[in-house]
Amino acid sequence: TTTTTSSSDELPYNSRPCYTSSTTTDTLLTNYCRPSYLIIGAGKAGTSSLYNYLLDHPDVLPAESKQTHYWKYDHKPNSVNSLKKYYAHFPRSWEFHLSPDGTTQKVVGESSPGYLTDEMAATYIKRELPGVKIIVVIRDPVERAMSSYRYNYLHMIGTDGRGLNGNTKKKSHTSRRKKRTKDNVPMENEDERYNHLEAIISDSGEIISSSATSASTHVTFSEFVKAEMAFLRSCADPNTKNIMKSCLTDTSTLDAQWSNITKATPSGELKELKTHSSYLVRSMLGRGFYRNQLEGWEREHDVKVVCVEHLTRDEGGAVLTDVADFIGLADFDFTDTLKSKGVYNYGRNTGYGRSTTWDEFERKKRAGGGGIDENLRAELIEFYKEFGEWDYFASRCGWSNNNLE
Ligand SMILES: Nc1ncnc2c1ncn2[C@@H]1O[C@H](COP(=O)(O)OS(=O)(=O)O)[C@@H](OP(=O)(O)O)[C@H]1O
Repeated sequence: TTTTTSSSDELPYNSRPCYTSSTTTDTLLTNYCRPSYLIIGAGKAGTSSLYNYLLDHPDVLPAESKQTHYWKYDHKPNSVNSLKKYYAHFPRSWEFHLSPDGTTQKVVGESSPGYLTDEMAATYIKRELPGVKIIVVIRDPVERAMSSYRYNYLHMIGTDGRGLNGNTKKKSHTSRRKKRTKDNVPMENEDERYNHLEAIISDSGEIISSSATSASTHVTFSEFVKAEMAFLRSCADPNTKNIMKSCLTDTSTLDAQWSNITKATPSGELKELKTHSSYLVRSMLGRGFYRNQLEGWEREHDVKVVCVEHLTRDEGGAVLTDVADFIGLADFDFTDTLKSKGVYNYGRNTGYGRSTTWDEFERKKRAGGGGIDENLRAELIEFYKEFGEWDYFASRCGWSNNNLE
């Protein structure tokens, strides 16, 4: 393994984000440029909005796409070749308008929500991108869990009333789409779906027997979170309430199960679900343990936490100015950005680059539908309180103790 950045190269890279022939001995990397900030999560907390809002700053360049996932899935070798593939997601040096001495005001960043849950990513990033600014968007964890349920589960199995046609996922879903009937109930692949459910709720036999036994039902939000609460409680030290980190987002059990399932279905489609969906659904509550997940990152990095609830069209400008300042950008007024750009990746208008106007967003929120049952919400808040996760951010972010709708 190799480290291509020397300590004199420390970020902020808004001065020297790019490798030039005089700043790297690895000629392979010449003209490739490093990100100055990473939005590392939380998934379904508003990362697409923040990423897109920041692009309005005149010194922020867009990456090839919002998320690369590099430090989560591909970080291990850190060979120059591998890093080059990562940097290939970003513009080359000429787009940064370097001055003759290699300095520039421009920056680029990316937003991969999976990094937050992966402590090893914090270490790898520290080694290769020392001084990179880490930004975390958090959201009322109960709302976040519901959003994840809709997106990573209902949407994936096609029972969210919209099917897969409306999403922006790439070709790999085409074959799944073909297998659906008009009303989006999977037919030929019922077995596949059973396995999918079993894999997701592996520690919760009661779910399988109580609801998922009928081919026409799906696991409800309530069933998912109740199973996960039981699982996480079983992982906690009864006295200190410390939860083993691995329990929050562990995928090892799943990995073992999925390898069997993939063997049983040579089509290979399930492999994709394994990476993109099942572990996310399995940790719907776990990923809301922000304080717990932040520990490792704050030990190694400069971290800024943003509450999505503060990113409103009226007051979000100040939040964005603060984030820009944290990255090291010049002053910029984001008031118009927020008004004109709306909300990205809104549930029924999914897509990292697709936005919903504020009027529509607020109208749909008022209309409700698919919201969380009041008693269940209260139970989940109590659960987060039990582990010291609710009170840590609730008042700062303005999370309501009551039902939001
Ligand atoms: N400014 C603002 N205020 C309130 N809520 C907001 C905001 N921006 C994004 N959102 C909601 O965040 C959800 C999408 O989050 P992400 O873009 O991080 O999702 S992803 O993990 O990248 O798929 C998605 O939640 P759901 O609509 O509940 O699914 C968005 O509606």
